[in-house]
Amino acid sequence: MGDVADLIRLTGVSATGYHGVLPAERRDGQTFVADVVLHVDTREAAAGDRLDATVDYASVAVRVTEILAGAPADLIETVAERIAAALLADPRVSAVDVVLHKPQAPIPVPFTDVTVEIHRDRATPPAVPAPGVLDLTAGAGVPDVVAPPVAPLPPAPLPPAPMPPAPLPPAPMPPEALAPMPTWSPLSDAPEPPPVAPLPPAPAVAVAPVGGVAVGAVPVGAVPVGAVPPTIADLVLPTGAASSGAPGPEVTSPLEAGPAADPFDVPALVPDPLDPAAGAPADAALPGPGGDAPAPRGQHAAAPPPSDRMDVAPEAPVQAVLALGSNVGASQDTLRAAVRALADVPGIEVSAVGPLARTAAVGGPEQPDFLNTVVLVGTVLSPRALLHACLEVEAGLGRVRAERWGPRTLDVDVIVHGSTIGVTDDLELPHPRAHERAFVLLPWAQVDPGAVLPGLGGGPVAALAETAPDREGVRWVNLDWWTAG
Ligand SMILES: Nc1ncnc2c1ncn2[C@@H]1O[C@H](COP(=O)(O)OP(=O)(O)OP(=O)(O)O)[C@@H](O)[C@H]1O
Ligand SMILES: Nc1nc2c(c(=O)[nH]1)N=C(CO)CN2
Repeated sequence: MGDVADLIRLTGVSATGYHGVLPAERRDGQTFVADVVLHVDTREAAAGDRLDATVDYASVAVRVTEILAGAPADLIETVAERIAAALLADPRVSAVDVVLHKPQAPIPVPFTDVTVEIHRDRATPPAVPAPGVLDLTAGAGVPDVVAPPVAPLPPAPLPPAPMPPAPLPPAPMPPEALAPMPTWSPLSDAPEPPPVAPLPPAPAVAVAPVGGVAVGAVPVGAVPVGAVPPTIADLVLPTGAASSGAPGPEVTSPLEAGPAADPFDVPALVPDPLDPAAGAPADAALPGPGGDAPAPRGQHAAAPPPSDRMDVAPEAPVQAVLALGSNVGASQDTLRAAVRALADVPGIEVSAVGPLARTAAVGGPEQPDFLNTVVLVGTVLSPRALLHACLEVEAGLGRVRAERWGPRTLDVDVIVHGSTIGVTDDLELPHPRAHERAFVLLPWAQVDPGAVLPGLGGGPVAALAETAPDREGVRWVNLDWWTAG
C-alpha cells in the first residue's frame, strides 16, 4: 500500500476555532482552514466500486472540522498535527499532508494568509496523539479558556459585489454531514460528540420587526447549528413590513425609487421658521429622560427656530442609516441591546438590521476585532436629535469615551439622514469616513443592495465597499443574527 501514489485531496475545510496565544483569539475565535491529502491505495475500492473499501471524504471533512473547532491550542502546528494523527488513525491511510491556514491571524501588517504544512506517515508519525486518544489521558486536552458553548459555523465568505447570495462554506460535504456540526464544550472534548440536531432553517425574511423580538444571549461568533444563511434578497426588508406599529419608510435605493418616493427626501434644509410644518427643533423631538414622545406634529409653531439645518426635523419619516460597532465586552449582546434601545426611541422605527461582521480594527491603537453591523431606520427626528439618541444609547450601554478610535463597548454613528449633507461643529452628514469603511459599507450593501451614499466621495454603496481599504479585514460572523437570536 505504501508504494501506491493514489491521493484523496480535500481542500478548504473551514471552521471557527479558538487557537492562538492571544486572549482575544481564545475569546473571539477566528476562521481556520485545512487542506488535507490522504495517501490511500484506491484500487480495491475502484475495482469493486465500494465506498467501504476507501476513505469516505465526507467523514474526513467532519473529523477535520471537529478538530478545527475543538480544543484550543496555542499553535497551528499543533492543530495540523492533531489532524494528521486523526487521519492516520485509519489504517488504510499510509500518509497524510496537512496544510493549516490561519488567514485572520493577528499580524500587524497586511497579509493574505499564514499556513503550516506537514507530511506525516508511518515512518514519521505525528507528534501528538489523535484527539480522542489524547482526551482520555487525565487532564490532557482540557482547554484553558471558556469558549462559546455552541460551535460556530465558519463565517460565510464575502460574496463578490454587487451582492449575490452569500455562498455556503466550501467543504464538499453532503447535506447530512453539513447539518450536525459537532458541538465543542469547554469542559469536555469528547472523542465522539453526540450529533446535534439541526435547527429549523432560517426564516425566509431575516429582517424582523423589532418590537417583541425575543433577545437571546448569543455568544459572539456563534451561529445556530444547522441554520442556513439567508440569501441577500432575504435580508432586504419588504416595504411596509418593518415596524410593529405604523408602516415604516420604504427601504429601497434612491436609485430605484421615483422622485416622490425618494427615501432620502427631506424638507428644505433651512426651513421657514414661520412655517409650522417646516421642522421641529431638536429638543422637541428628542426623547426626554423619561422617554417622552417627540412633540406632536403641528404643535411646534411656538418653539424657537432651529439653530441650523441639523435641527430640522423632517415632515415625513426619512431613512437614516446607523452604523454600530463594538469590540469590548459581550459585543453581540451589546449590539442586540443597542438595536432594541434604538427601536425604543420615540421617532425612530427600525426597519432593517444588517448582518453581523467581524472586522479588523481600522485606525487607533492595536485592539481586538470589532463586531459591526448597520441598522436602517425611518425617523422623524432631526439629524441632531438622531445623533443625540445614538449618543444616549451608547451611554446607556456603558460607552466611555477614552481615546479616539480606541476600543469601545459601543459606537453608534449616523451615516446618513435622508439626503442631508452638511457639516456643523457636532455633526457631519453623511458620516465623513463612511465612504471608505468596509465595516460600514459591506453590511449596508448586504441589507440594502441598491443603497447610494450621497455627497462628495459617495456613490453606490456596494461599489464603494469593493474598493474600501479595510475590505479584506471583514468577515461575516452571522448573516441572520438578528432574527436567529
Ligand atoms: N455622522 C456622525 N455620526 C456620529 N458622530 C458624529 C458624526 N459627525 C460628527 N460626529 C461627532 O463625533 C463625535 C465623536 O464621535 P465618536 O467618539 O463616536 O467618534 P469615533 O466613532 O471614535 O470616530 P469616527 O467618527 O471616525 O467614527 C460625536 O460626539 C459627534 O458629535
Ligand atoms: N473595524 C472597525 N474599526 C473601527 C471602527 C469599527 O466600528 N470597526 N470604529 C472606529 C471609530 O468609529 C474606528 N475603527
